[in-house]
Amino acid sequence: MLPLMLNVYGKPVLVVGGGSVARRRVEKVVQSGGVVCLVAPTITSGLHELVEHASVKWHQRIFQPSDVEGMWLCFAHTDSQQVNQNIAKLCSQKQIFCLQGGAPDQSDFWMMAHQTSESGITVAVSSQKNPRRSLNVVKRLVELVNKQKL
Ligand SMILES: C[C@@]1(CC(=O)O)C2=NC(=C\c3[nH]c(c(CCC(=O)O)c3CC(=O)O)Cc3[nH]c(c(CC(=O)O)c3CCC(=O)O)/C=C3\N/C(=C\2)[C@@H](CCC(=O)O)[C@]3(C)CC(=O)O)/[C@H]1CCC(=O)O
Ligand SMILES: NC(=O)c1ccc[n+]([C@@H]2O[C@H](COP(=O)([O-])OP(=O)(O)OC[C@H]3O[C@@H](n4cnc5c(N)ncnc54)[C@H](O)[C@@H]3O)[C@@H](O)[C@H]2O)c1
Repeated sequence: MLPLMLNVYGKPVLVVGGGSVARRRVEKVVQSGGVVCLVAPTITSGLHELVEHASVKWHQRIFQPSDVEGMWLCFAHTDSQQVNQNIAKLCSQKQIFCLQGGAPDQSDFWMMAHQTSESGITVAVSSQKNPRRSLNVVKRLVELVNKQKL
């Protein structure tokens, strides 16, 4: 895996699925300035709040293949592995990077645990499929950076 900082500012990002995993990712994409196209028949209350944000547009229906048209990045996060796999396949044909929920090894990228310190240092960690451990390491490092005013 190659760690990168992606500039999603102003770019169209497709998120399919409206559960807790999708909510976490939509929040992070919005914070990074991405423009989210959210496709799901139902969404969590947390996502309803994010939809109020100008840069998230919710299409209340199931995924259709044309949804990938013009997208720059994609998160396939429905609760159906078959649907997620189909989305990833369509993205691959269009050369759109896709994170296939439930299948990290088949995905083009993963999310890293990350936080930004008071002084603007972003700490991002991956521990190869142990996200809780990654987040703990991030929190401790950011605490250290803040305390030592690095
Ligand atoms: C860091 C973070 C970033 C983010 O999500 O933005 C992240 N997962 C987070 C949270 C989280 N993940 C899970 C729960 C438990 C919910 C529960 O069950 O209680 C929670 C919530 C929690 O721990 O609180 C379960 C889980 N995660 C993966 C699978 C396997 C799979 O998907 O097959 C399953 C089991 C699914 C299942 O079996 O159901 C896979 C991945 N998760 C990753 C990233 C990638 C590896 C990053 C690395 O190498 O460290 C990777 C490989 C791919 C990916 O990017 O998805 C974020 C940290 C918190 C934050 O920042 O808020
Ligand atoms: N990487 C991680 O951190 C992590 C953690 C848990 C689960 N997962 C994976 O992420 C995926 C989603 O998990 P969740 O807990 O958020 O799911 P969830 O069950 O809470 O939500 C599923 C969502 O998918 C929507 N959906 C179902 N079929 C659809 C379709 N055809 N088109 C559009 N939307 C559709 C539903 O309306 C619902 O909003 C699963 O594949 C799961 O394996 C990943």
